[in-house]
Amino acid sequence: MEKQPRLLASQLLLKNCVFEVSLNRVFLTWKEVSTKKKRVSGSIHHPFKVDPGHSVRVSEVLAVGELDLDSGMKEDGRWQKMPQKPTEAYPHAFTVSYVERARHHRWRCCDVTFHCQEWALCQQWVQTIREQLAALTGRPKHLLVYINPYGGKQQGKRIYQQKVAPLFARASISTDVIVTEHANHARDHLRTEAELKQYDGVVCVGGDGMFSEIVHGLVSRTQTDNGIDQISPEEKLVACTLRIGIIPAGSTDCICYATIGINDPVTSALHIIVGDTQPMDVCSVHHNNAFLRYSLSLLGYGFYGDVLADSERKRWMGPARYDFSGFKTFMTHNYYEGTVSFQPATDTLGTPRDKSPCRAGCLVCLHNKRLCPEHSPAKCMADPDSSDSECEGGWRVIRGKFLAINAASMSCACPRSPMGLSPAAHLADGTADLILVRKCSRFNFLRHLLRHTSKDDQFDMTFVEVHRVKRFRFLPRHCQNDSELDLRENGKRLFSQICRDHPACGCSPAFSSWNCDGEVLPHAAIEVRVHCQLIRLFARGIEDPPVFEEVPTPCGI
Ligand SMILES: CCCCCCCCCCCCC/C=C/[C@@H](O)[C@H](COP(=O)(O)O)NC(=O)CCCCCCCCCCCCCCC
Ligand SMILES: Nc1ncnc2c1ncn2[C@@H]1O[C@H](COP(=O)(O)OP(=O)(O)O)[C@@H](O)[C@H]1O
Ligand SMILES: [Ca+2]
Repeated sequence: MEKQPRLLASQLLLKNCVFEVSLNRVFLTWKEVSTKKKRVSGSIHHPFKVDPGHSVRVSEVLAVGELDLDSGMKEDGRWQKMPQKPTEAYPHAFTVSYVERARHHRWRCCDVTFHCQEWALCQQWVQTIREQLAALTGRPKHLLVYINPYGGKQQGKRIYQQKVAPLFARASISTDVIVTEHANHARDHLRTEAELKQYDGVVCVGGDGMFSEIVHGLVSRTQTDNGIDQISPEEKLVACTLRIGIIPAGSTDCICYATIGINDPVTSALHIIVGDTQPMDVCSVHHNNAFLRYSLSLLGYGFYGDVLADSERKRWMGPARYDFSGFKTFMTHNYYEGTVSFQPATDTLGTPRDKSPCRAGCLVCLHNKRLCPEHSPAKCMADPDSSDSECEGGWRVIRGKFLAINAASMSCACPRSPMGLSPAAHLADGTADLILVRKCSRFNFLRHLLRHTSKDDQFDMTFVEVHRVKRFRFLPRHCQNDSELDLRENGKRLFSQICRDHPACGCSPAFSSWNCDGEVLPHAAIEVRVHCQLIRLFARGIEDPPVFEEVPTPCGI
């Protein structure tokens, strides 16, 4: 570690023991002074226990303030439980709030109170830490917050008021809060009304559907402000500058889970406060060259489309609706015929079968970003073993019968599937993983589904294939010859037809719809394109757990 010049170093009292406290541009460090004579009356000090010291990155200090020891009130007017009785020799104190890491990527806000002998020293500490915090670029000061009061278990308002607002206040972040009154309220407000210049970011309190609304509003607004036509599938879209923070209060919360590692409101709020940045890919979905929607997590036809369509009628069940409809859809066991064509991502680093997932500071995302937004014609890599795979003008074409066609532009890790739908997919590499689950028995499909809940490889099955793509198209069989409308009629016949050619399989052919981040798409024939790093979140990607606690020797001392 490079040595940093020391900005301050003092002996201060913490929990009745004397600590050597020091600050440089990178770390705030405190370590107990172990000589017996430095001990202050009343403290219990074990002579053989060596204090390894405590170190906090300045970039993870949330706030600092003086503490009025007579009243126990902090500068910001909040009351604090007195950390210790004021001693006569140390009558002044200041409190530092900082990020502490707990298990499973959870962050907590911790307070430490140091007592000083002189008021001037106390002031000097508070001022110097504040100057360091002010010098950090990227921390938001003013945020626009949208709360969906009906997401998930309908706890959005309570979660924000009780868990998030006090942290924002402590970090001196001011907010304008809008509690949405109807679906698309946030999207339309962002698209046309919100005065975005005054904000450093947008916060979404809700689930993946609410986040999708915010993205639609922000991406649309950015294109309009830059004179870009987002309707055209070939247009190069302009990346949004405002970052988005997600306070999870929905049913799946996969964006939050896959970008932070946990769906915990306090952890999310702390990532917002420290001003983290995580870019993310966005897929645009078109039908016949007309724009339909953006997708950030899952685009699923067949199984996940049917789960969603069924679950929409059971919103009253809350998050459990997905399990209920999941079971029902699994039992129905429908398959769908169609043609999938895609442009393989041949020039990028990484494959969907990699063992190393996308993590904070991902080098694959960094490398592949440099290749974007070039659109060099992709090489066609037809699979010689696959009779239903062929090349058409640089696109690979696969015709078949599928239980599910899923596209994930990131892992889609969520509490139901901690590794996700595509564990090796990258958040910001400009590609999506296209997963084709061919018609198979119920038992095999269950084996495939169950593997999502463990570390087992869900792609290592003969009826599953996965491709990393930059673009793909899907054309259901009923759209191939005639117009969709005519074939809806034909489909009525097909719909009731039982799968006679594979009696053992027990599935029946039918129509499905696309699940686009929890919204049902109105068309089955779609064209999808990945836009590399179109948006940025207040997140840093999932951090690797520390191998050992990093305790730097007090720098500069
Ligand atoms: C047997 C257990 C199998 C568990 C398989 C779990 C795989 C889960 C992968 C989930 C990827 C989720 C991607 C995120 C999608 C969200 O955009 C989107 C919207 O979220 P929001 O409501 O928060 O706004 N969420 C969804 O579309 C929900 C998809 C969840 C599907 C759950 C399916 C459960 C299946 C249960 C099958 C049970 C079979 C039992 C047989 C005895
Ligand atoms: N005030 C509101 N009333 C009804 N629906 C809303 C409101 N605000 C947002 N929505 C919609 O609710 C849907 C689900 O929201 P979300 O927060 O994702 O919860 P969940 O994860 O439970 O689906 C989103 O599609 C969003 O457009
Ligand atoms: Ca990606």
